[in-house]
Amino acid sequence: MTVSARNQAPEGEKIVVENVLVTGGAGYIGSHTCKELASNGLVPVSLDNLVYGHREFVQWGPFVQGDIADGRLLDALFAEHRFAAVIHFAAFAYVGESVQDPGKYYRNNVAGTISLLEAMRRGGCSDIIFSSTCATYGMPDADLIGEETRQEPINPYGRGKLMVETILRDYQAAYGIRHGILRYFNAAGADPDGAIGERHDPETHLVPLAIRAALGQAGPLTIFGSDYPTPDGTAIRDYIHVTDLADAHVRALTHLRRERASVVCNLGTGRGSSVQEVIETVAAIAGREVPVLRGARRPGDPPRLVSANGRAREVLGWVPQRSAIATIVADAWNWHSREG
Ligand SMILES: NC(=O)c1ccc[n+]([C@@H]2O[C@H](COP(=O)([O-])OP(=O)(O)OC[C@H]3O[C@@H](n4cnc5c(N)ncnc54)[C@H](O)[C@@H]3O)[C@@H](O)[C@H]2O)c1
Ligand SMILES: O=c1ccn([C@@H]2O[C@H](COP(=O)(O)OP(=O)(O)O[C@H]3O[C@H](CO)[C@@H](O)[C@H](O)[C@H]3O)[C@@H](O)[C@H]2O)c(=O)[nH]1
Repeated sequence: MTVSARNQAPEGEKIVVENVLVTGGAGYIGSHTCKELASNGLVPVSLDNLVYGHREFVQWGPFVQGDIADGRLLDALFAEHRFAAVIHFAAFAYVGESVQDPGKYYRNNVAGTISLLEAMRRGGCSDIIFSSTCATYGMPDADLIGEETRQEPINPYGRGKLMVETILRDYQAAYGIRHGILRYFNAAGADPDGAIGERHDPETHLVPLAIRAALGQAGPLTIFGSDYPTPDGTAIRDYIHVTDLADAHVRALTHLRRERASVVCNLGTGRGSSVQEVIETVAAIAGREVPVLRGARRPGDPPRLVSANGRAREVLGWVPQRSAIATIVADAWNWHSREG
């Protein structure tokens, strides 16, 4: 893939602008990735049914409202845009809901992905980047989770993501469709320019909930468990800035196209922050207290999930730039406090 083709081609050289289909491009991570694709000279075409997305987040490239299950729509899009590759974010991502209504999750996240892959076959597109998750590892006891750590998901959301990983391997073997499987740890933060940010409805993620509690836009934050075997008793996660995730997607696309080889990477920092540390960081940046309640552990939450990230560094040349917890919180704070 010719990254940065538009602005940096020498005079007289033919400029090739490549289109990339971004499913879920109106969502949180998808919209930030569209910005990064555009700044690398690529044209993201966002396909989103707006069940959870936001039309105003699509600011880079065309928007198409529709569903990945709609094969006819996909055929028309592949014919019109001749996509060089697909980045596939579209999915439901509420772990608790996936336990209550697994059919909804397997239909959208697994069957929907098969619909997309079949359209890629028909449309002659052979590169896909897939949003996987650390939830595929379940409750690992490793200090640092590597790509070879056993994947034993403990809920339908994680199991569906793992099924898609398996399907992608089978599609590569049978049909030559190459994949980049990116297992994100905890996405957080917002566009440093403040153009877009994190908006899930309902919101379940720690950083936005702590900020909204500090702003008085939501009730006190409930700390889910203070009796974990961790230094301060609260659970530890590996928070990764959404713009670092976006950068990794462009790098993974470049890798697929240049090396003609699939890749599987964890995307995390290798460092963990506890719930208590995140709350203290929010309070310091906001200059006000975060009101909290102490509650029970959330079922299914492991004490600690921290990624090894050597492979992403070596294979993609990826080095997180904005993922210090203070930078994540500062960018998220700027976005939320402006949103009002
Ligand atoms: N946020 C995280 O911490 C995190 C961590 C690991 C993995 N992930 C994965 O990353 C991806 C993006 O997550 P996000 O936080 O940006 O979520 P999000 O809900 O903000 O974005 C997902 C988008 O997909 C759209 N969508 C869902 N089903 C669709 C369908 N059938 N057809 C078309 N559009 C559809 C939604 O409207 C939404 O805009 C998801 O696949 C999620 O499972 C997220
Ligand atoms: O009100 C809250 C919300 C969260 N937490 C804790 O904060 C940490 C982070 O929680 P959250 O922001 O909800 O993220 P996770 O549950 O760690 O994220 C998982 O859930 C995502 C689904 O949205 C998956 O995609 C991710 O891969 C997976 O790490 C956990 O220890 C939670 O128990 C609280 O204490 N109080």
